[in-house]
Amino acid sequence: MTTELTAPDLAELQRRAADRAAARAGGADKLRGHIVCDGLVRIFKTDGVEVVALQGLDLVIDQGELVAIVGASGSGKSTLLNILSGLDVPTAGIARVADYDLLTMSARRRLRYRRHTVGFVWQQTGRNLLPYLTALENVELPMRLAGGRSRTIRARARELLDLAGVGYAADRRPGQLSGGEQQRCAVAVAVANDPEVLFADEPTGELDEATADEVFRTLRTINAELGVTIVVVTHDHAVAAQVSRTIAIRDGRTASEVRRTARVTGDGRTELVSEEYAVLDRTGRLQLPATFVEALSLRDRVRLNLEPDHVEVRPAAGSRESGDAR
Ligand SMILES: Nc1ncnc2c1ncn2[C@@H]1O[C@H](COP(=O)(O)OP(=O)(O)OP(=O)(O)O)[C@@H](O)[C@H]1O
Repeated sequence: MTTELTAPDLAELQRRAADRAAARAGGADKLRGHIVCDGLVRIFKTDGVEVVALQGLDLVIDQGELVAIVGASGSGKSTLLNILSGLDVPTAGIARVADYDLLTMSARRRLRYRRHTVGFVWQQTGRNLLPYLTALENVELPMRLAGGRSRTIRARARELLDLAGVGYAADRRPGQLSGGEQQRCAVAVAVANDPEVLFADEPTGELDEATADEVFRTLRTINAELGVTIVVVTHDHAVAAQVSRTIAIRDGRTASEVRRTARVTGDGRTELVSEEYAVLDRTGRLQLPATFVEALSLRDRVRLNLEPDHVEVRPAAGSRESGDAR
């Protein structure tokens, strides 16, 4: 699918994000694997019943990426986010963010990780901002708590509100801001102490489409200007139009992803190209998109044929007369 590019120029923002991230990481060769999950398993036990919320999830997100993780209710998004943000500990597998091993880190390191390495934006705006402080004071607060110098703090808070596109609302309290403005302030608050990774949990869940677009514009700008890795978790597949990579999870596993890149056409125009991939795990397992399964009524078992440059997946004999999923 291709769409002609309109401002803001995503290609330029992507390039700037990669440059900033490389500068933060100490060279482009160090960009890989800022967030790594390998065979991640989380089993909950309640009243003797086991629920496998994550069943061997694999995920690699590079430094400076802006990625969305999408999935239906119950697919494991919150479980994954709780683990990545250091609130919960997985049952098995590998989960690493920056230099932190999320399975084995001590309570002290966990606190440090949550205070300094990651920032959060939650869906409920009330969880992000203190109602009796102005937008500017809200952004200043985490820096004050970290013991920064007053003058530097004020200047940085103003700069961050400007970057978030809400500099004009610096002296207003959250109650005097729209939902979208509150979320854009929340992004400024979340990056105040310069975290390496920003996690946003359904940051636009309570907003209409136009307002949600503005919040994503802020996320793209913050990603490009600060080089911070951003992971947005949402149930809304339309988010694919807002980020460069969308990872879909299903039944606690990475199922597919959509990559969106900018390319220059023969006549000099820039256009965006979206490509959909299924994700192969380490053992070669692959989830077919639900739409493919339904379209060919695939069930129980399928026939596979290895061709020189692709694999054919066909309904098993008898389950359907014709059909071919390539
Ligand atoms: N603390 C818990 N105890 C028992 N089961 C849990 C717990 N947390 C999550 N689960 C189960 O794990 C599975 C994944 O849940 P999770 O909340 O991660 O999904 P989700 O994709 O975030 O859904 P939603 O969008 O509705 O929040 C579900 O079957 C859920 O019932």
